[in-house]
Amino acid sequence: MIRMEDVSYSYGKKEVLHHFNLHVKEGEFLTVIGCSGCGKTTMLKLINALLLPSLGTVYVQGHDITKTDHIALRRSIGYAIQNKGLFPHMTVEDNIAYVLTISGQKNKKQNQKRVLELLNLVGLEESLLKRRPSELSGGQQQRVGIARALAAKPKIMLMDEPFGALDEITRKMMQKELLALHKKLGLTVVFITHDIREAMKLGDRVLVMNQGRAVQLDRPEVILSHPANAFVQELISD
Ligand SMILES: Nc1ncnc2c1ncn2[C@@H]1O[C@H](COP(=O)(O)OP(=O)(O)OP(=O)(O)O)[C@@H](O)[C@H]1O
Repeated sequence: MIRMEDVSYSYGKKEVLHHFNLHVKEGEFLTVIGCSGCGKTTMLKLINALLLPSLGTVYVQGHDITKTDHIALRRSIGYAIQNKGLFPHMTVEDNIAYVLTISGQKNKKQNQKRVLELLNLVGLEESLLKRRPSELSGGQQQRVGIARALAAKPKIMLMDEPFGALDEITRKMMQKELLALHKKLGLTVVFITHDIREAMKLGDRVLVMNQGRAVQLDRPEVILSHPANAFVQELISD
């Protein structure tokens, strides 16, 4: 579903990803963890062509992203980020319907129906439709963000610390719901987190990054039993 081959990326002269390789299978849930500034978000943005590699190639569903239509590519990939992304001046309904409209679905009645389906999917009540993001709790905002990311029926979901700002109880609930959605919709998910417990709990595989390189990529139980080096050992010791 996603393949990065020998990818490097630089902001100006500063190289933040070094000869990076990654292969995410269809339907896989990959969690990504590493120190702040190690290149996680950069890696994610290279998948939906918000950034293009300085070196190497990124393939999404077998296609080199430099040779695909970037707008169409981004619409086919859900992107959910922490605390950002919702249009503050739009209602919940309009925030979600917006994605449907720009995806070419202009029938208002059908869109209203689809918005309701999506709200239902992420466990939100219909009564929230006319509220603006500032009138929602953090958890509800995050749910709207996920509903919006799912609106165009993507096969891939990129999630950048989506639950980072949530309290422990809401976070646990959202984790459970995301796992259920992943299963139900057969999504391929790449999920960045700062929380090693979250990474281990959600990931079919966990990618540990350090300073722009992949340090270890394996199933959670292997990371726990065979940490690749002292960095991973330190990360999992608690
Ligand atoms: N637009 C930019 N211009 C210049 N440098 C940038 C830019 N965006 C990110 N960087 C730098 O690139 C490095 C990697 O950033 P990135 O956001 O990918 O890290 P991250 O692992 O996602 O960090 P965090 O966990 O703190 O979100 C950091 O040193 C950051 O300062």
